[in-house]
Amino acid sequence: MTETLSPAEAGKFAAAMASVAEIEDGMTVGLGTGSTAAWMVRALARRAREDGLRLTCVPTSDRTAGLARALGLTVVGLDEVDRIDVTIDGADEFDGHLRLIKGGGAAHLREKLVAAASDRMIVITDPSKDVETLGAFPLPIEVIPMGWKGTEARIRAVLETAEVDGRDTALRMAEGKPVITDEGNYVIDAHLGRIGDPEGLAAALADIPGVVEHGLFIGLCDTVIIGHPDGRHETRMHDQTPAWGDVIMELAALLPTA
Ligand SMILES: O=C[C@H](O)[C@H](O)[C@H](O)COP(=O)(O)O
Repeated sequence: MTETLSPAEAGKFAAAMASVAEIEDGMTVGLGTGSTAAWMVRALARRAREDGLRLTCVPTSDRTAGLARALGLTVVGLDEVDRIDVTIDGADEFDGHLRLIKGGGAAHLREKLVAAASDRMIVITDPSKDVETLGAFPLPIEVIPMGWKGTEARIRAVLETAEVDGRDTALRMAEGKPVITDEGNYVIDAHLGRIGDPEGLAAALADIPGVVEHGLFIGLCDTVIIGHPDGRHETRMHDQTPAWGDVIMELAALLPTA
């Protein structure tokens, strides 16, 4: 399977396969959005079919909902469940503290709502999203369309005193029109280069009238699974050290076979 994929897609696939191994019968599962999450939805649907898992799925976008339904998964809205066992989603960047930038696909508002309702959030990625400092990926900020220019000016004012290297902002466009999110809003991308104080910036952006949600995910992600093109995967937890299960697997692989 993986030999037909590009290295990045093969890594995403490996991470997706590893993540769905954690799903058990009867779980309520949050389904992320994006190309990595799409691999996970396909893998989850296959697991559910082959292993007879009864799952309830809460999607984070209309795109994901359509894919999940087409593959036979049971899809419900966030308000139809009391809690979510685990959400599996992609990310645009993650750092050593498992802080994330999300929203490259303009889905971060629903993604954050679903992650916040989940007992656990697993992020699946290829190695390219692993960064020392967040910020090379432009930070998506979802804003109300009404008065968006004033909101952008307030965002720029906040960035003036923020610990960042760049301060350019731009309304996200596609085919000459503003991108509209699933919740009917616009997205402003902030080109920051480096975010020195993600917590401080997250709090300041959340305070701006007109900002609905920004793409900084702090304190939400519990585990990152990084898939490699050769099919291996590694797991990062909050303490930045590899999970013991992975260390044992790595050591076992070094032992001579009988
Ligand atoms: O809005 C989109 C989401 O936050 C995605 O999870 C993120 O952009 C990563 O997408 P991909 O897996 O396609 O790189």
